[in-house]
Amino acid sequence: MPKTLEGQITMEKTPSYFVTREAPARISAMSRDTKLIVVVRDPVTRAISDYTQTLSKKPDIPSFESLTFKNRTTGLIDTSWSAIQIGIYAKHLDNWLHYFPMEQILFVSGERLISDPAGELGRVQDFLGLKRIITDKHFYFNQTKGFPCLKKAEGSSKPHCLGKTKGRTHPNINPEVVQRLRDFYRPFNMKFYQMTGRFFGWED
Ligand SMILES: Nc1ncnc2c1ncn2[C@@H]1O[C@H](COP(=O)(O)OS(=O)(=O)O)[C@@H](OP(=O)(O)O)[C@H]1O
Repeated sequence: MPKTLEGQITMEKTPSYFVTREAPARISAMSRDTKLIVVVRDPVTRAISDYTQTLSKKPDIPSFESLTFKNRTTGLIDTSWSAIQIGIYAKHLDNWLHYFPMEQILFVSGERLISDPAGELGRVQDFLGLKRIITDKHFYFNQTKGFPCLKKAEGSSKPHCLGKTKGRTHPNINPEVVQRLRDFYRPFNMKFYQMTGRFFGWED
């Protein structure tokens, strides 16, 4: 990590940190004051999104349904499949809490980031001790993209949406499989709400 001067914030983004066993100890050894920000979304949608991304690179992979189950008849879920494993947020968080207090970790709601980007970024700015500079005025909803976009990209006067790899259409998944996954994640989600003190509203 580069040296950080007084008044500067150095940021680094690697999605896999949150689920990497060795990451908390290593980051804590580097700096115990590090603030951690994690974007989480409904683990079921997350798994489907993860699968969609893999499918875009390897169109020949088995169906979502067949990867989900160890045994389709008993409904036993394959928790070793990374798309499923990553969404067990309570388990991953537990690992981080051995090294960092909850006050140093901010969980951003992926759903709110889409429905209210300025509100969610307000929380991020507060957490980092920054003035709320990014507000509603910076975003507009792009109907074609189906997502919020920036009115002006940094250093430009033009609007900016995220690229084609963000916001892909997900394949239709058998509703029974989705329900089975909802049932699987429910207790882990409840535990996660308890640990974070925030209700993310992922059950229906
Ligand atoms: N503003 C805006 N525009 C487009 N997409 C948005 C936006 N805000 C959040 N999202 C959601 O971001 C999801 C992809 O982010 P990831 O973190 O999975 O990307 S990656 O891991 O870095 O590839 C992506 O997931 P998918 O819809 O499954 O593609 C989006 O739902």
